Amino acid sequence: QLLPRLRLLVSHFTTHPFHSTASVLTKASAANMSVEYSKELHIALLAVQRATILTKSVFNSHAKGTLSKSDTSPVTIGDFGAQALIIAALQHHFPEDEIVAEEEAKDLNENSQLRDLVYGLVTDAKLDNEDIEQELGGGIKGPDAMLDIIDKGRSLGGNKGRIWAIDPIDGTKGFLRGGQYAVCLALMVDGDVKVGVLGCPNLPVSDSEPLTENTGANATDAEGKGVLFSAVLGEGAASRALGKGKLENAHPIHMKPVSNVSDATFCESVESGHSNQSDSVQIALKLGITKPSVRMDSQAKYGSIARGAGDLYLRLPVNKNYVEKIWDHAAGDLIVREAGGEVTDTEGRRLYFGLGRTLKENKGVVAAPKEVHGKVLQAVKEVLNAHPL
Ligand SMILES: Nc1ncnc2c1ncn2[C@@H]1O[C@H](COP(=O)(O)O)[C@@H](O)[C@H]1OP(=O)(O)O
Ligand SMILES: [Mg+2]
Ligand SMILES: [Mg+2]
Ligand SMILES: [Mg+2]
Repeated sequence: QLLPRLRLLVSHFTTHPFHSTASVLTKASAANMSVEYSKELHIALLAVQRATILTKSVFNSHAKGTLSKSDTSPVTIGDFGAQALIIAALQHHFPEDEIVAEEEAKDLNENSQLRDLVYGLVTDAKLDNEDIEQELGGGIKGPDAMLDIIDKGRSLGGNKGRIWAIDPIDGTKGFLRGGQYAVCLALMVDGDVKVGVLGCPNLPVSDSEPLTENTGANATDAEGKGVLFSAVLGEGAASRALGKGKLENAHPIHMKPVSNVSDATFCESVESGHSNQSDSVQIALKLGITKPSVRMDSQAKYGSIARGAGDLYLRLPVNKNYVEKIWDHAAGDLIVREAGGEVTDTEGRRLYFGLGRTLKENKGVVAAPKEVHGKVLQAVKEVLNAHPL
């Protein structure tokens, strides 16, 4: 009983594990207990927090420097800048680790104006505590160094060793629309997710605020908003206000117990091209759910159900060719599981992150409190099997 409690205390209830928890750490080492991944968690939280300073500045500006990638999905100067800042912090502390990140520097290589715009954002995005800024290694030396850093995220992934997965802006379409988005970072070791952090600048700080459709102008990037979710495998999940310097105090989060699945609130994508919204209506009908779905962009959905603001997250394939990317799910999957939830694909398999940059063996996502997951999955299978893609 004591070990998990102590670990939780060390990982989640400290603003600075290297200083303020010295006495707890001493007790842990005196009892020969390991405090695994506390440094990784601490750096990941700060790196995500710093990246959101950049993404918020882009969110609030009219010119978001949007390009269309080869798969026609959008990327903005915010995505490039946030990726550069996160990788720089990781390289400072964990230079041997591999990194799988969504974006690549190619478009900036070919466009020096855009490159300089991104570099300007990167140099402006500083935590408001100089010591902590220095702890992340300070700034990036120049625009060319920044391009190299962005391309450090090209690892092929796999099930060997330490690999970080980064989605610098998840839900770019939501980000452009003024909706929800998330800055996502996870550490995998031998294919297993050990640490997950989600920065959600447009979600309310309070875990008890009801979930609302947050797709439009109401998701303003106002002061006093924003939450950081985190989890370490075996140590629970937590949330804290998203700040600008020293980490705020965290508290544990849990899925809301659902005794009757018909009372559940489910979340799904805003974009009908990302998740099948007519299948979700059929599934809700089978489960007796009468509340309309809450549509929300990004991994903010995983964070929202992990803290009990919603209950279920369904991601239902729209075509048979799309393969999900590891950076779109690694952090959220761990946070929901550590909050007492179960996450599988639509066929009931756990999401497996050790196969490369994609979740090749998985189709869609079904995330629910443990006690109702089986029932939800059954309804999902019945609806999807009725009309194979
Ligand atoms: N056909 C698709 N099916 C599922 N997800 C998709 C599809 N196309 C893009 N995505 C991804 O969905 C994620 C956003 O999901 P959500 O709708 O939950 O906000 C993005 O990371 C986006 O990837 P990309 O980064 O390539 O745009
Ligand atoms: Mg994404
Ligand atoms: Mg992205
Ligand atoms: Mg994208």
